[in-house]
Amino acid sequence: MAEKIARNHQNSPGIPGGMGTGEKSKNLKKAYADFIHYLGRYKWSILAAAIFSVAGAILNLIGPNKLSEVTDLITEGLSGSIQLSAVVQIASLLAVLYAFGFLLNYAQGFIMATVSQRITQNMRRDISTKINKLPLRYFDSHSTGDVLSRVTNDVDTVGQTMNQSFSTLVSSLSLLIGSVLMMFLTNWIMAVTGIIAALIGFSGILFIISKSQKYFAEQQQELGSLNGQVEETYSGFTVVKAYNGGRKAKEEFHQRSSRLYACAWKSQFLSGLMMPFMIFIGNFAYVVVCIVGAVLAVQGSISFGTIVAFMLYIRLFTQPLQNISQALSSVQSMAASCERVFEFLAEKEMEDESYKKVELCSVKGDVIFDHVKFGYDPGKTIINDFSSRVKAGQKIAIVGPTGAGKTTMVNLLMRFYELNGGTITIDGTPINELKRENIHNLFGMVLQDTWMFEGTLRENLVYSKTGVTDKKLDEVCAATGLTSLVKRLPDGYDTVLGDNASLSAGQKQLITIARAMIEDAPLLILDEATSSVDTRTEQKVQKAMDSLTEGRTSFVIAHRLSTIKNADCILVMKDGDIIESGSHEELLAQNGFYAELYNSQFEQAS
Ligand SMILES: Nc1ncnc2c1ncn2[C@@H]1O[C@H](COP(=O)(O)OP(=O)(O)OP(=O)(O)O)[C@@H](O)[C@H]1O
Repeated sequence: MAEKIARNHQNSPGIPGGMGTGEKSKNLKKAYADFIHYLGRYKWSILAAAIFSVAGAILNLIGPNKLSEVTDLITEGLSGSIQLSAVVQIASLLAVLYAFGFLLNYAQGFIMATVSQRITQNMRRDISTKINKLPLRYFDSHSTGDVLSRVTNDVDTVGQTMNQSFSTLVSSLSLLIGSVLMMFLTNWIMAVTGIIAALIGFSGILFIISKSQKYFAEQQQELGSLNGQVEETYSGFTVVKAYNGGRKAKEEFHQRSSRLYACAWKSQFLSGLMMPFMIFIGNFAYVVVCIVGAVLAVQGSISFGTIVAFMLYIRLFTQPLQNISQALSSVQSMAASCERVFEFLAEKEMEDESYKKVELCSVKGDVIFDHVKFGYDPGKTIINDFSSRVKAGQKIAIVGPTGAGKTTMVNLLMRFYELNGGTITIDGTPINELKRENIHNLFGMVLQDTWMFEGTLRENLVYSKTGVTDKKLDEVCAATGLTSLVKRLPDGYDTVLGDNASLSAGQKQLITIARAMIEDAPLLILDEATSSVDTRTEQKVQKAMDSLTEGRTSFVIAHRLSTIKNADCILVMKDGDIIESGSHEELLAQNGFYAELYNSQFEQAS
């Protein structure tokens, strides 16, 4: 039960990918539109980069024309004297043009690298903000690995493609349009011949692109799914080993990896086909231009320089086609990634609570559950009609068989999920009138599943609390029996607990109890908080927890009924309802479900 709350905090393994594996890319148009909208802030920078790119392309296009002039001067010179000064003049102009073109491309590259990395950074930031705004319900059905894959793989794909493909697309389009214009201005027969030869091949490219798109989308989904499985297997590594689940995990990995291989192979193969295809088109067009050029030159309608210029124009025409087709294949994979990123960013968030003005700072701790009704899935009620009045400072134990709904009640109290009916009030204020953050501030929580993060012992103890002195830490550690551990650690409170394996489960649990003590919140939730400590330590911790719970309303979930005997009120839950309530003695006297549960544990212990 405690695991389930913790699981909710740490993102649960669930349906990998959140999308069916073979699911088609749903709304690519929307992904493109979302992406263009996302670029909004950087539109001026992108426009500047585009202008630089177009200007660079224009300078490149002037080249063949000038080279044609040089060639004609040289050809004429071969039969007489070469006009060297004219050749040098044109060559110098060409050198200046190409140098200027280089500077423009440099500026364009600088701008695009900055913009694409900024956009990638913004996407990561937005996803991270989004994670905090999503209801826990989302994480019940999406694997952590898939979310991670969106933050890393998908965002990286978007950044890389933007950086590499955008400038290629703009400059290639300019070169393409410019080269067509220049070809027609130079000689329309040669222009038509070259372009038709190249376009016959390009129609094949468009066919390949249309076929490969779906495989790019599948590839990103399968990658997310594989990440989900790897994350799941490694986070449960001990269980996998203990149950000899290695073979099954390996098989599943192999299956997912094979599916990824299959769609990645198809997408890569199809996009890989483009390059040889384009080289073929380029060479084919060269041959056609050479033949037609030779015929026209023999007829005397064009000069030798024009053939040279056309050889260059054909390169300036087919190379952009080649670049565009390559950029388009990257854009396809970017579109698939964008779709996954924006799909995540568009997930329904928890309600915006900024309008809520009610704030509880210091509370007495009266809690009332009034006809609470709840189900995780619509149509499947888990809590039927839960009512209970808890007075400030009381220690309430919630007991009952597995699946009775104990953890669910705690989830509802913390407003991790919204009620389907009824109300829960704290000091008379319904919790849905409070901001979630406010509610979480009122509670300290100790779960069975301890959560430690990479950092020092001090950071793990203090967590989000500020201004905690060493004296306070010493007191809390003494109360929780952690003093000897602190003394043994090489740097005391400042020892880095990077390797979780260096602490026992019990020690970790003591640290989380100490964390709740430092948090010093007016209400407490203890969910199987002492299940991992030995009986001697438990007595010590129990004492510490008694002092911790003193004067605070506390909710204790425990399977070991011996630990909650001193509770002011014990609520016995079964199938989402309270079936008995009262003190330990009262419930024993009733000789009902609780008495049966208690006696069965007592018998087991004796
Ligand atoms: N995230 C969830 N989505 C859908 N159903 C859930 C979810 N969490 C719990 N349930 C279901 O709700 C019911 C009550 O679960 P709950 O975790 O509250 O039981 P519990 O009394 O805490 O059990 P345990 O002592 O085993 O932890 C169970 O039938 C469980 O399958």
